[in-house]
Amino acid sequence: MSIEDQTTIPSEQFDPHASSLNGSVDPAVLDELFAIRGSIDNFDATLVYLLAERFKATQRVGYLKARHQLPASDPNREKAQIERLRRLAIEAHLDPVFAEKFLNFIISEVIHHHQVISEEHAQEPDARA
Ligand SMILES: O=C(O)C(=O)C[C@]1(C(=O)O)C=C[C@@H](O)C=C1
Repeated sequence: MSIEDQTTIPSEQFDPHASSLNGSVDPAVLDELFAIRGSIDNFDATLVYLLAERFKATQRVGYLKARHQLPASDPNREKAQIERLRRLAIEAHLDPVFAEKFLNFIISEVIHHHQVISEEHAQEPDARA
């Protein structure tokens, strides 16, 4: 099933106050927790949209690479990206080890997508087009 086929969950079904702590914690503490979680929910939504845009861009790279029979991965590019991201993470007070793991996780998914696109392209009758 492709990402596009999956049923979209209406955002109204999301309960921002869902918690295992309800009833067991001082309501004032819970209010403060929910206020902070409001920001976390906004960040998470932004991350999803950012990742979707990044994958749109890498999908274009995947089709370009498949059309021109280029390898799915580019280790020198990845090395430069990881070095840059580690520097940015340090500047931003984010754990550089986490930043590197996160980028590697995304890139490995992108490489998998590239390989799928390349296999599909190779099966097309006019693969040299
Ligand atoms: O820039 C590319 O060549 C890509 O395929 C994109 C990307 C990435 O996700 O940033 C993915 C795989 C490559 O090894 C390097 C970078």
